[in-house]
Order: sequence, then structure tokens, then C-alpha cells
Amino acid sequence: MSVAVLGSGAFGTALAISLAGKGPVTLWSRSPEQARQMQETRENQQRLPGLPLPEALSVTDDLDQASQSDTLLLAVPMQKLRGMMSDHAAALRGRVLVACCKGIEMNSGLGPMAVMAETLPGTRTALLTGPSFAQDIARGLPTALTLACAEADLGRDLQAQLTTANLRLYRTTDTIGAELGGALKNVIAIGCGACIGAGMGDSARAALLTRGFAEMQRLAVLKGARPETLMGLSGLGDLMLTCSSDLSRNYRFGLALGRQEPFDRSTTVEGVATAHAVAQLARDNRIEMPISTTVAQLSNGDYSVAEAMRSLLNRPLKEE
Ligand SMILES: NC(=O)C1=CN([C@@H]2O[C@H](COP(=O)(O)OP(=O)(O)OC[C@H]3O[C@@H](n4cnc5c(N)ncnc54)[C@H](O)[C@@H]3O)[C@@H](O)[C@H]2O)C=CC1
Ligand SMILES: O=C(CO)COP(=O)(O)O
Repeated sequence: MSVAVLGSGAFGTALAISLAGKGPVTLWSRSPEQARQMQETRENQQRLPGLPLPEALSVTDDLDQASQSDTLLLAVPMQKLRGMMSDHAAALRGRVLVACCKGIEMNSGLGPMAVMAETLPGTRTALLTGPSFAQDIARGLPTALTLACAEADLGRDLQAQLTTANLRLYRTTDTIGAELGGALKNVIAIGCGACIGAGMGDSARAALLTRGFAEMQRLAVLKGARPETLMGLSGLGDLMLTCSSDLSRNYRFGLALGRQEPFDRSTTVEGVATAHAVAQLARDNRIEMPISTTVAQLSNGDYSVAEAMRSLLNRPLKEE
């Protein structure tokens, strides 16, 4: 089975580098200029500078060529997934599609599995998610991720196909739990970054992370996830990583909010759009998601971090 990665950002490039250790891999860039540059310099200078592309990795801007592969990894930001798939529906049809994005679509409240099902009905799909920074994967550091696929046999095949020497995949059929874990942790990471950036301390971060995890479980279980999935790599594992590392863009965006510093808005920060989607889902489903809702308001600039924390601390007292 052959594999191609569509989307030549940090994550797509890192996955392609790792997979190239096992055999030929095609990486598709929508930008002819970037594809040419990467082919020539053997490096993704924009997203992963200094990390060489192995010989077995070829970069192209020709989607028809890339989509000859049996398995296509879709490594674009969540809010771009539907548009990218619609633009290239004919080329993607009949392939196995593995979404590699973490988020909830803002207008629909849907995750990547449902967006793929709506855009290309009948397509066989899966999700790759879990704690991993692109830089770590590209450097060949040990990483463990979750491969979620509702079809157990396909999940097993993909697990074998996409596991590499340094990237160990665990599988689950709980696609809802896996995608919500990956989406919701980004929102909490923004909150944790803001808390540290504003000098509120590690104890406050531990409280936000833990109560944020309670929110993640509440929404995920309501949507049909298995609670144990949230305890795994794609939930708690990724939450811990993203809430504690400066390598995370979501966390760094939060830090900038807390420090009242500017932040480059062209950076992919999935948690912002997802926070708004979560706030809407909380209203629609009449559940309490106070930290996620506060992060949505914070990222809009409606609140200062101090006001946000005050409003969270002043909520009615309750059982844990
Ligand atoms: N960077 C990381 O460490 C990790 C990222 N992810 C997830 O991977 C997804 C992608 O993130 P990154 O690669 O880091 O972002 P990035 O900002 O580095 O790259 C995004 C890529 O998507 C491409 N793109 C955007 N719209 C497109 C469209 N309509 N058609 C084709 N290509 C399009 C851009 O040109 C860019 O190459 C996100 O959902 C993120 O949460 C998951 C795990 C780790
Ligand atoms: O998803 C990630 C780590 O698992 C990457 O986090 P950021 O998108 O915050 O950089």
C-alpha cells in the first residue's frame, strides 16, 4: 500500500519524513513554488528549517500524481479541511483518507471525521492524532499516537502501514473520543498559556488543566465518546504535552495573551476557532464548559486574563 501526505506544513512534512524511513512517500504542496523549493533544497524552510528531507520523500504540487497513492494523509488545518476536500473531490474519491488535523469546524460544530463523511460520502476514513510535535517527529524522536478508525480491520491495516521506527501507533475504534480529545486540548492549552503568561503560577495551571480535562470528558461523553479514550494519548496525553511546552503554538498564543504581547496571527492556532465552536456546542447542548467559553472570550479580546480568572473563581461552588 502506498502513502501520500497532502499538506506540506509542519505536521505533514514531519509525517512524510518519518514515513519515508519505510519506503517512498509523496508530499503534496498546494504551492508550486514551495514544492520546487523543497525538492531542490531538501528542506521545508518555512516550517521545519534544518531538518533534512530523506531521499525517499518526493515533493510535488501535482495533486493528481499524489493521489495515486492508496492512503492519503490530510495534514491541513481543521478550518481548511472541507474546502481542500471539496476543491479536490474527484482526485480524493476512492482513496483511504486519514485526517491529521485537530479541531472542530466553526460553522458546523463538526470534527474531521464528520466533515470527511459529509464532503465525500462513502469514503473510508480514519484519524491520526495524539501528543507529538512536528519537530520531534521530524528529528526521529520517539513518539506515540492514536490511529482512530471505526472499521476495525482498516484500522489494523493503517496502524501497520503508518507505524514507523520512531512513531508507534495505538489503534481505537472510538473516533469521536479521539477527535474530541485532540480538538479540545488545544483550547485548554491556550488557557494554561494565558495563566502562566500572566504570572498566575503553576498551581493555577494545574487547576485549569484538571478542570479543563473535566470539560473535555463532559462534552466528549455527551457526543458518544468512550471515557477511557479521553484518558489515553489523544486526550490526557496530548493535553499534558500541549499545556506544558513552549513548542505548542496554542500554549504560546496563550502566553502572549497573558503577557499582553503581540502574536503572529498567521500562525496555525487551532484552539481559537475550536474554542468558539465549543462555546456554541455548550449552549446548544446546555452543558457547562466554563474554561473553554472563557478562552473563546479571551481570544476575542473581550476579557483580560485577570478578569477571566476572576470570573472562573467566582463561579458557584460545587462538588468535584
Ligand atoms: N505542528 C504540529 O506539531 C502538529 C500539528 N497537528 C495538526 O496538524 C494540522 C496542520 O497543522 P500544521 O501542519 O502544524 O500547520 P502549518 O500551519 O504548519 O501548515 C498548514 C499547511 O496547510 C496548508 N493548507 C492550508 N489550507 C490549505 C488548502 N486549502 N489546501 C491545501 N493546503 C492547505 C498550508 O499551505 C500549510 O502548508 C493542525 O490541525 C494541527 O493541529 C497535529 C499534531 C502536531
Ligand atoms: O498538537 C500538537 C501536539 O500534540 C501541536 O500543538 P500546537 O498546535 O499547539 O503547536
